[in-house]
Amino acid sequence: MRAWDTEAVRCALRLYLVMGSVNTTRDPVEVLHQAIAGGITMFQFREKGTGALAGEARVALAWRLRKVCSQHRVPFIVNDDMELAVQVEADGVHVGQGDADAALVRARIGEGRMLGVSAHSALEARRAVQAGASYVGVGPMYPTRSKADAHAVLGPAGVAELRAAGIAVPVVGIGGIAPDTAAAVMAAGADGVAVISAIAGAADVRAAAAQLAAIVSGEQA
Ligand SMILES: Cc1ncc(COP(=O)(O)OP(=O)(O)O)c(N)n1
Ligand SMILES: Cc1nc(C(=O)O)sc1CCOP(=O)(O)O
Ligand SMILES: [Mg+2]
Repeated sequence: MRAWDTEAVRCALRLYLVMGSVNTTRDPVEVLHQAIAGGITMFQFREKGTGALAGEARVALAWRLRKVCSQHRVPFIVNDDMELAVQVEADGVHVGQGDADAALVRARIGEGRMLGVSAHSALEARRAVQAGASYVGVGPMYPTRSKADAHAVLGPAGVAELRAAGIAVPVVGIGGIAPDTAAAVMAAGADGVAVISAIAGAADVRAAAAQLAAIVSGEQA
């Protein structure tokens, strides 16, 4: 299990696909292959919402997606479920303010994995870092239809607030991000953008990932 130092985490956050079976009408494994070909730098398995898989079917999909990420050396993160993350040898876990306590998750997954924590303020971000977070996810940047219980829209100012408060850990913006808004999230101080529908819902997944990859790397306006 490779250790995830700050700069490795920062690089991984660049273009972060978050997806579960409910976020696409296609085979999630094929969507992940296409997204990797387009240039995503990290993947999060987020199997939740109406129609989400459960039990053995959920674990089986997690393993299938985990193996694709391993083949391409793309970090694989499990959302919410630290036991599933350990079971499928994930590179990390992401938890929100309403999930398991970040310090407990850090203790369970060990120091060799990434721990992502959602934050909606500098105070929450500071507490997350103190609990052992490798990165913080800040959102929603814009209105989103992919998370029914999303907090009030923060906008890129939510990222700028953390940086102004001296939060230096890797930060990824999430929520409603699309090609016409990704640059603003980066300009506000994010190390990357996390998306569901802009890639998983695209007609051409590979092209959508490639376009966002070019934007976050500064190669395309
Ligand atoms: C990278 C990233 N940032 C934020 C979230 C949201 O996590 P959470 O607040 O726990 O909400 P759910 O995704 O669990 O509905 C995330 N998953 N990933
Ligand atoms: C998973 C998630 N977390 C959010 C947060 O605000 O913490 S918004 C969100 C959904 C992101 O999906 P899309 O890119 O389709 O808007
Ligand atoms: Mg959660």
